[in-house]
Amino acid sequence: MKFTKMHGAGNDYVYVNCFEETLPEDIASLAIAVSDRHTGIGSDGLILICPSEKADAQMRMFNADGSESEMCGNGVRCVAKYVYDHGISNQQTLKIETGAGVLSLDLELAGSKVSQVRVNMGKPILTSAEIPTLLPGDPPVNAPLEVGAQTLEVTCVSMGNPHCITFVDEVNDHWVHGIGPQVEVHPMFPRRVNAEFIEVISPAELKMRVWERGSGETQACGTGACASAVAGVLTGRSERNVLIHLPGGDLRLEWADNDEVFMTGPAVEVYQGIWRGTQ
Ligand SMILES: N[C@H](CCC[C@H](N)C(=O)O)C(=O)O
Repeated sequence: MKFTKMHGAGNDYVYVNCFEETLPEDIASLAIAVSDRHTGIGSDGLILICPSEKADAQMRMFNADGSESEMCGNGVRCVAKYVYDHGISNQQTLKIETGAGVLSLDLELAGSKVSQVRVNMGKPILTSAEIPTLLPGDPPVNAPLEVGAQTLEVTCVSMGNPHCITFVDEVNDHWVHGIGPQVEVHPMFPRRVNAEFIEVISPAELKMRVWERGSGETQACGTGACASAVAGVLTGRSERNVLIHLPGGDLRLEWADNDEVFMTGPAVEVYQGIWRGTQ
């Protein structure tokens, strides 16, 4: 199976072009195997670039534990780069079908290749039943969440996939590795959740680390950055335009007046290879 390794702000996935490749039936097992950083290719998960009836391509995304997610912000930028750079479409505005609907993406080129992508990520989902969370509020804003002996104040937002945002004084390993895994599987989140920890540098600048559902800490999370930008506005901490610093790079976010969230960030192709499985 041919594959391409790509990343967006250090959030790295194995990409397979399903216009050409045929996959085994058990995609969850394939995602677990390729993602392993010792015995596999090494990635935060597996992303399939598939034909679509209503867009230039369809994205399907699997976490490193094999679970399928509805959406992936860094992934969809890389899918757009792949679609353009590999000649699936020659348009500089693309439509990609995701679990969060058909998204529109504007490509920025460096020479003949895509370097940055601006994505219309659509409107955030702010009703607790749809996020989904059992916490009260549509959406829950500064809601108490008991984790061990601590009570966090969390704000929940879905960008197609669920996010739980906690603003903290200092983003450190205690939050990401100590609290993150407990938030991920907290009974208040029936489909589990991605946990973001945010330090406010200024109303226009946030620092973020994430514990992702199904993959653990990653260098960046595009949907998490969108959800955090929305949470910053909902809690009165930040402006509708913010720059978010993540361990793997920066993402620019705007929650526009028409309620749509726009994310701009890099997309990088690292290498191509052939996966031989367990041969
Ligand atoms: N890193 C991705 C999100 C993956 C989310 C996934 N862990 C989930 O289960 O929802 C992003 O850039 O948006």
